[in-house]
Amino acid sequence: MHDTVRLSASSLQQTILETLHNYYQLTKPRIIPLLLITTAASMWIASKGEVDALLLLVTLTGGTLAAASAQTLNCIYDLDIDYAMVRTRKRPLPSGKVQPRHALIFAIVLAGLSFSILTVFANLQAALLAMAGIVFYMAIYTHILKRNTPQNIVIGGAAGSIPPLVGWVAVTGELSWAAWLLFGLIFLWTPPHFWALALMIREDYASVNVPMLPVVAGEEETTRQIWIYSLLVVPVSLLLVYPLGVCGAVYACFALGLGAIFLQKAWELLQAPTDLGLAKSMFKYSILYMMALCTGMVVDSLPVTHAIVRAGSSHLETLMAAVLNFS
Ligand code: HEM
Ligand SMILES: CC(C)=CCC/C(C)=C/CC/C(C)=C/COP(=O)(O)OP(=O)(O)O
Repeated sequence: MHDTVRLSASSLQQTILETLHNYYQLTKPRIIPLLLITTAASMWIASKGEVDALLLLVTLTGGTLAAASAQTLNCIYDLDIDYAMVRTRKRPLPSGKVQPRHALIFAIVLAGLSFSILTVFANLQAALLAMAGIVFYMAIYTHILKRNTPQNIVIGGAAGSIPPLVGWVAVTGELSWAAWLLFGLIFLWTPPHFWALALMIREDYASVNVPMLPVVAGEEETTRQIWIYSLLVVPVSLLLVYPLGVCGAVYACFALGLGAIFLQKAWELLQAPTDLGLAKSMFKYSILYMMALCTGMVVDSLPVTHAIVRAGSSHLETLMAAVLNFS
């Protein structure tokens, strides 16, 4: 008797854990941390390094819920192609672990929670922007563009560029040039990020007639486009330093160093468009690049960094003066 009760309690526990895991997988959780990192970096710059911890927490929570809702809706809409592609067929919907009806309710609840949290604890503008992100990702990218044009991820990339706008508006209540520049930076970064991956999985997309650039235009044209967007990403990343002046010398070092490697990887890929090892390296580096660049923004904005830079430059001035006097 006791054994039967223990057995059914443990199988109930297992079912609950499996269900939670399935719903978690619906949200494509591996992508969300980088979306949050861009939001956090934007908040740090907007608050000049003195971000309110509670505001940061609620904005990242609201952002997580909005992104999770968007990804769940995308999983519902793309069920047919996710079922046909090797990479995606084990997702919770195509594998039958979650019913589309339940996924829809889940997505609506997530969006509702996101909107409420952002409205109550941040502001209405931030909540509306997060909802605009969901609508753009679903209506413009997933519905209109994804299956119809190789420019799908260029225009659709705007959805993934919204999180820093949410962060900025949560802090300041308005959108400045710097916020739009962060938007533009992620917008321009998305094609090299995604097309490098698409070079590796183009057979999958071809098999379901999704016209990703490598499927439609081939490897050479794709690597040429990756190179062009990479050439834009690096100078745009530096506009935060000049003329906008919202980031300083420490960030400039991050942007130059990381940007040089970004360009090197894109150049190597341009020289060998069919080398999937190089494509993989470019894709992985694109993620590391954005993480490290955002880290650079945060470090640069901290008051302690400003103090160190000021102390360093005044020592340098003293040293220079001493050298000049001596000579
Ligand atoms: C339209 C724009 C974008 C498209 C189409 C796209 C597409 C993809 C795809 C298909 C994957 C592989 C995921 C998988 O196999 O499940 C991926 C991975 C990833 N994406 Fe993007 N992406 C876009 C924008 C972004 C943005 C804006 C970010 C964050 C700022 C981002 C962050 C990531 C990360 C971190 C991964 C790696 C996940 C892992 O570790 O497997 N992506 N992306
Ligand atoms: C503010 C807010 C809520 C923004 C939402 C932004 C968002 C969810 C961006 C994600 C972009 C992304 C990873 C697309 C994956 O493409 P795909 O779905 O075509 O990939 P797949 O081939 O793996 O299904």
